[in-house]
Amino acid sequence: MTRRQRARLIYNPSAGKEALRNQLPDLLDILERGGLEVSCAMTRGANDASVAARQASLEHFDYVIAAGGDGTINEVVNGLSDMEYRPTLGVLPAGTTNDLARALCLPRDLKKACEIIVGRHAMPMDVGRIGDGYFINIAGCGRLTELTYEVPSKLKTHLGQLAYYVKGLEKLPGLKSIHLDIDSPDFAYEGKAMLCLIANSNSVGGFEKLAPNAKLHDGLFDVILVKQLSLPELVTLARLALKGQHVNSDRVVYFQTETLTISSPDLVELNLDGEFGGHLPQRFHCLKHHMKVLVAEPEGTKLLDR
Ligand SMILES: Nc1ncnc2c1ncn2[C@@H]1O[C@H](COP(=O)(O)OP(=O)(O)OP(=O)(O)O)[C@@H](O)[C@H]1O
Repeated sequence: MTRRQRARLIYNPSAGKEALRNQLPDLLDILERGGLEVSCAMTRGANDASVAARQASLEHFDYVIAAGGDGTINEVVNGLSDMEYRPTLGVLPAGTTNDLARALCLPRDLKKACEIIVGRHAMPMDVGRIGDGYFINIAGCGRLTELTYEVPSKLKTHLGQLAYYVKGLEKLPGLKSIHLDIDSPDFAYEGKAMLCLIANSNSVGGFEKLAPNAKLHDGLFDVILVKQLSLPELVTLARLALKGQHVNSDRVVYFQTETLTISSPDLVELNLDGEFGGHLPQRFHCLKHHMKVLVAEPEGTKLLDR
C-alpha cells in the first residue's frame, strides 16, 4: 500500500481579516479528503513560521502549506531555502495583499485554494537571495516602500488593502529621494531615486502590472527604478502603473538581471516581501527554480508558457 502524502499546514491566525480561524475545520476536511495527512502548526509571532517550516523539512513532509499573508509565506520560504530537502509549497492566501497568490493565479476563496493544493500540480519557482535571507515577491528600497511595514495590523484587519493607500497618502507630501548606486552585469545606475524595486513576481503591493514582464520561474529579477520626480509626476506615474505603462516613462529605468548590488551613502532601509529587511548595501541573487509550488493545472501550465 502506498503511504498517504503528509502536509504540514503552517497558519497565521492574525493574517488579513482573520478568516482562517473560522474556516480551518472545513479546510482541513478538504485537504484530508484529497488524500493528504495534515498536521498543523499555528504561529504566535515573528519567525514562528520559519521554525515550523524548517522542522517540516527535517521531518521530510511532502508539502508545507503556508496559510497567511505574504509575510507568513516569506517566513516559510526563509525556513526552507537553506535546507537540503525542500517540501513542495502550497499557499492559502489569507493575508491582506497576497501578492504571491495573485502571481500564481490562486483564488482568494480558501476552500477553492485547498482544492488546488489537493490537485498536486507543482511548478518551479525562483527565490531571491539577499545576504543570508530570502524573498519571493519583492525587495524594495526608497521611502515609499517603508510604509508597508508601518501599517498597523489592526488597520489591515479592518480596511484590508485600503490601509496601505491610507498610509501612502499620509506619507506622500514628505517623500524624499535617496542616492543609489546600482551595479549589475546588465545595467548600472548612479543617482537620485524615489524608489527601487527588485521584483521576482509580477504582482507587487497589489499592483499586478508593476513589473509587467516578471515571471516567477525565469531565473531573473525585474528591476524598476523610479528617478527623482515631483509629487504631480509621481501621481501621474502611479496612474500609469495601474496599466503597466509606467515602464515606458523617462522617469523609470526597467531592466532584467540575475544578480545586482545596490549601495547608498544614505542610510537606506530594505523591504523584503513587505517586511523590514535590513539596510543597504546588499547583493541580490535570483535562485532559479529553488522551490516548487502548487498551482491550478491549466493556470500553472499557462504561467509556465507566458
Ligand atoms: N498569532 C499571531 N498574532 C499576531 N501576529 C502574528 C501571529 N503569527 C504571526 N504573526 C505576525 O504576522 C506577520 C505576518 O503577517 P502576514 O503577512 O501573514 O499577514 P498580513 O500582514 O495580514 O498580510 P499581508 O502581508 O498580505 O499584508 C509577521 O510579522 C508575524 O510576526
